[in-house]
Amino acid sequence: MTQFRTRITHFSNTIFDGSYVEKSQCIFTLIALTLGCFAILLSFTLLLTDAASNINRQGYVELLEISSVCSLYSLILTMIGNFIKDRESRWYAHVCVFSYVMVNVFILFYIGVYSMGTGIALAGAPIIGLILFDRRLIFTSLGSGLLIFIAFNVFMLTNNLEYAPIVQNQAEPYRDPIWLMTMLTFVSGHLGLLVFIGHTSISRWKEREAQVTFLSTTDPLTHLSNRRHLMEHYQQEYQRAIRQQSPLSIFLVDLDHFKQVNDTFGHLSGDEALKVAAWTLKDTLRETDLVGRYGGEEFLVILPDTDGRAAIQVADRFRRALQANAIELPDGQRLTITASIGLNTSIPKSLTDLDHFLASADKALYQAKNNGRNQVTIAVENEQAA
Ligand SMILES: Nc1nc2c(ncn2[C@@H]2O[C@H](COP(=O)(O)OP(=O)(O)OP(=O)(O)O)[C@@H](O)[C@H]2O)c(=O)[nH]1
Repeated sequence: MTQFRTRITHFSNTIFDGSYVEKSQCIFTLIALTLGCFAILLSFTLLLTDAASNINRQGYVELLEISSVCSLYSLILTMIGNFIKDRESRWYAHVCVFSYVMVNVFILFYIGVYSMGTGIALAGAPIIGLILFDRRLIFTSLGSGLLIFIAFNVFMLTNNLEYAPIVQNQAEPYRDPIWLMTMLTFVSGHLGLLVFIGHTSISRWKEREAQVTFLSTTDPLTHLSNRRHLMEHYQQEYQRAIRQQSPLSIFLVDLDHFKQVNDTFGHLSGDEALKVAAWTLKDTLRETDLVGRYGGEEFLVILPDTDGRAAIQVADRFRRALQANAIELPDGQRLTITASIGLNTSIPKSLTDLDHFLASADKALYQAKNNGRNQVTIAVENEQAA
């Protein structure tokens, strides 16, 4: 099972990220297999149905020959791909895509162009092509395929070609279960590929979207929210607190003497210290609180539905935890870092105070630094509230 999954992953990686030659080879290996199986089914159909049934045996023999030749041709085309040095060769991709169109048009003509099979192939092939190849390449092949399709129509209308030569009653081929089986078997390969490509494209698209969201909202060093995401969240929480008239607390954390940490232990150790501070903050907070990197060695914590008293407890719990967790450096030395914290709390009234609320927390932080660092200071205007 694991091996099967690995093969599927390898196949999907090649079909999506491989070179033009590799992508074409993948598709043509599938076509060779599908047509091979289709030819086997046709042989059984010929063996097991009697001459009296509604199928045209001569038409079936021709279809069997065409499918076998096309299967062999697909296999040869796949093998030729191995000898092509330019892996992004456009002419090889052109030959493959055009061959794909031709193979389909021919077989569908034998089965009956006005069938569900044609619908699936016509709708599916361009979608698969546009996902995997270049637009120009697909539009040229699609154009030539449609021209051939129209040519077949003209020949049929002028009675130069027989419509759906594999059935006796061409006006109502769908009344024949063997015809239906033949069409469904031919279509199943296209349908399978269409579902596979669709499913993989959507999964990849979702994965990329999640990645982009992660990268645009996360600080790469600490994996906390970055400043942009943090400020968005701050504004949302501020608005919510105004609406619900609930308390909102924030605190700004600045690591003490961080320049000295960098100068003494090196920048990598400084980075390590930043990560430890980030994890300690995360550990201290609730699920609903948000912490992010506000600047170089500064963090902002947003505590919704939290009054000053509770916020001081959280801030001080973090301050003590940080001081207690000495960081083990790669050379065995132990580094203790401390932080100064400026806190503000309020039941906000108006969005116009948003910046002022944060600026007051910043002032309180400045005060904490001036008072000797490694402490929590509350913004003057809210000392009573806390
Ligand atoms: N290693 C590392 N250092 C950083 C990063 N971002 C900012 N810094 C450093 O943090 C230091 C901040 O120094 P200062 O603003 O002078 O403050 P301080 O030395 O912490 O002193 P006080 O804040 O007054 O306690 C600078 O040396 C920056 O280079 C980072 O991502 N990694």
